[in-house]
Amino acid sequence: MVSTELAQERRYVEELYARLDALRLEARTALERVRRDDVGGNHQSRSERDAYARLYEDRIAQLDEVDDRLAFGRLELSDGDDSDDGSPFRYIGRIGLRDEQLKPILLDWRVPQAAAFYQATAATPLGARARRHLITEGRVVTRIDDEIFDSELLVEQADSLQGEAALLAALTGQRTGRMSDIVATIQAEQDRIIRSDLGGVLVVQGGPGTGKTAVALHRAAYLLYSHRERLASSGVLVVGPSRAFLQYIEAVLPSLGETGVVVSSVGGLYSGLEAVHDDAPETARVKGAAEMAGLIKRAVRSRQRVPLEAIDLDINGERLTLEPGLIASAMNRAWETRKPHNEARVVFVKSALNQLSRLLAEQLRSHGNTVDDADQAVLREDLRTSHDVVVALNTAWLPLTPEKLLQDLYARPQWLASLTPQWSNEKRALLRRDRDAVFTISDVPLLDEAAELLGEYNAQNAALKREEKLQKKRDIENAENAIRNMQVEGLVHAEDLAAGFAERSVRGTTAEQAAADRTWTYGHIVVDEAQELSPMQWRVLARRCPLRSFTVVGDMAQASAAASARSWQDAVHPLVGASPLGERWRLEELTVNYRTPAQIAAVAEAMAEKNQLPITRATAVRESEWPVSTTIVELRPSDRPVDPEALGDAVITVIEDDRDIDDRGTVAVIAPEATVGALYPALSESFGRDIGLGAQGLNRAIAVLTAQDAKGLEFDAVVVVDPDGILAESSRGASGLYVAMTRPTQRLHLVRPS
Ligand SMILES: Nc1ncnc2c1ncn2[C@@H]1O[C@H](COP(=O)(O)OP(=O)(O)OP(=O)(O)O)[C@@H](O)[C@H]1O
Repeated sequence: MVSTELAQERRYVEELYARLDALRLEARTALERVRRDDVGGNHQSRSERDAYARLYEDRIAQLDEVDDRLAFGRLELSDGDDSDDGSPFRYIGRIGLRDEQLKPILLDWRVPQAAAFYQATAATPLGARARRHLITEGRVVTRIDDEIFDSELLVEQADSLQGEAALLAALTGQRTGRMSDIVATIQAEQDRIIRSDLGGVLVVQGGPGTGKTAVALHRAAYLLYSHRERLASSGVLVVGPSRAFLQYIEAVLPSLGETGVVVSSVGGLYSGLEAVHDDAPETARVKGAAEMAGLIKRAVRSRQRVPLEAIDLDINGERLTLEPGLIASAMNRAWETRKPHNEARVVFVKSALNQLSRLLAEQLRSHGNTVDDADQAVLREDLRTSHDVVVALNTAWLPLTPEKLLQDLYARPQWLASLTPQWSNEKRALLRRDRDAVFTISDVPLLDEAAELLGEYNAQNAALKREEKLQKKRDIENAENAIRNMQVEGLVHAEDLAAGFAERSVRGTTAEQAAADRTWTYGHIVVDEAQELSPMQWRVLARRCPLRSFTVVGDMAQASAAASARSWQDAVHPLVGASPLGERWRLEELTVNYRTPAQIAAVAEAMAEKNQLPITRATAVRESEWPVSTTIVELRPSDRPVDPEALGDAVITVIEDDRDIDDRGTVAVIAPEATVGALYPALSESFGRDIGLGAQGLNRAIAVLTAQDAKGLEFDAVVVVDPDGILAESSRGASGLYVAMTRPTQRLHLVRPS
């Protein structure tokens, strides 16, 4: 028997879905009409039609994405706080909906009026009398869960979790290998961070499983919604540690109705390259240090060289002497422009050729020839194409690509030595590599730094880019015309139109343009697992957001990268300089662990403390019914150092036992780097297509990973293989093992060689 209240909510939610379906149908019909309409052949009308079509496509995609859990809450307002229409109820959902009379029937979770749904407590009810969570299956409300803000409950309720039943249902649910949004159960401490101001650098520190990733992504969606005018045209960049991680989070923003965000791994921050492997820690530490910026600068500068002696040139049989002073003065002219190397080189060459042609003319005159203006132009051309002149000017100022600069730096020890007189030979040797070695994750910021100092290699490219920018401006004007002609009231939000629509012209969305352009500057950047970033990586991000509007989330205790900082003050230095906390950057903490059951968190924390890892303790919201299991594998002397195959059988048994408990959940096998490669074939013999290595494993029931790969991810069960091996291989103490042990949502198994 369904209670009257539940029946009422069912009816209300049915109406919301009916409205959603109607809007979807309207958008589909409008899209078909636009596609059918013959708009003629000129550029402007095509651009307009494409812009319309794209707008409707986006709208349809957005309406499709929000189908699941369209509405999840209701606020009952106190007397005197009624909504404009006199009703005491406000329904909260993934998007805002209005009925045919344009009366709001569902509030987008991001509007200010919805904040009370997340933040109200009995102590500070924020104008609400009660909060109701609507728990749905498909489109049907199956349960309602009420919290009454009654003054008598004040003491007990002030600190309690909101919507506890809904929250626990979300937390104990099986994991799929993809993160889902938490919009229905955002907690008050998380909501305050999500809705924090756009400006400045916001650092969010929290232990494992405290929802940092979830909060960062919801904040991106919130900021895009609330600051659409500013962010729609400049875009938001989300940076994560690895491809596997990006795959893990990829569904969250679309499910929140945001598709225009650029998502990149740290290895993908230099356009045209997706570095997936990193150097050994000692090399990564050298490459990541801030002093590399000075080295790259010196390397570029050393490619601008005044010759020590005069050079004899042969210009079509005429001998001419090129004095070092001429080169020096042309260089000064080029430096005065303050342009990057390749762009300033154009000025250098022009100035050198001008001076040389004057010299040549004088010399010819002194030999009794007449040289008029027309002859002067011919002389200039002769000089420009003369082999000797080309060699002399290139030797003085060579055009360079970032790739070539870095390859030379690594492959020419003498040149490196001349640029690093203070370095030891051992330190220099860490950078030594062949020219054809692939670039690593640590090379990415160096390439970007070099690109910044070198500028466009090819003058034509620079002109092309300028033309593209002009074309974009024209496209925006066209799209604005389309906006003026549009009659789609009620179908599309005015904010979407005003800011988002203009950019979605034939040249691609803001996100597509931003991702393809190294010099693009974003309106906001979200950095996840930010504790891992090196000073050089921070410099790349600082260049991408000159306004310094950042959300930086991470956990210092989980830092494992050799070049990463030891404190947030040091980490954000490249963004805010020496500004003290509270001036240009602020710090928030998350204190509740939503992922790991208490007994697993306790074991992980005890291990961290035993190994002097400074951790931020968080309160786990739940227990699980399974204690941490430990399997000891007796090794024969011949199996040492640990032979992965000797561990294989034990790991297989542990996985099989775990699958007996839950054969549909996700399992991660986390092992030392040296073990993973050998362990995987043994496991895949037993589990076949159910098992995958690295990022591929996220699509399978069982993933085999290193602690590094597992950063930021979570699984129903985790098997940590050879914990001491993981401990030993990390350059930052116990952080890798701490990451591994804090990935499970239900069960942790340790397999230890004896
Ligand atoms: N308010 C919430 N409601 C429901 N689930 C939540 C909530 N907050 C966090 N979670 C869930 O808790 C888990 C951990 O969250 P998340 O991955 O964001 O933590 P994290 O702090 O980034 O962890 P780590 O530092 O280990 O990467 C996720 O499954 C997330 O969906």
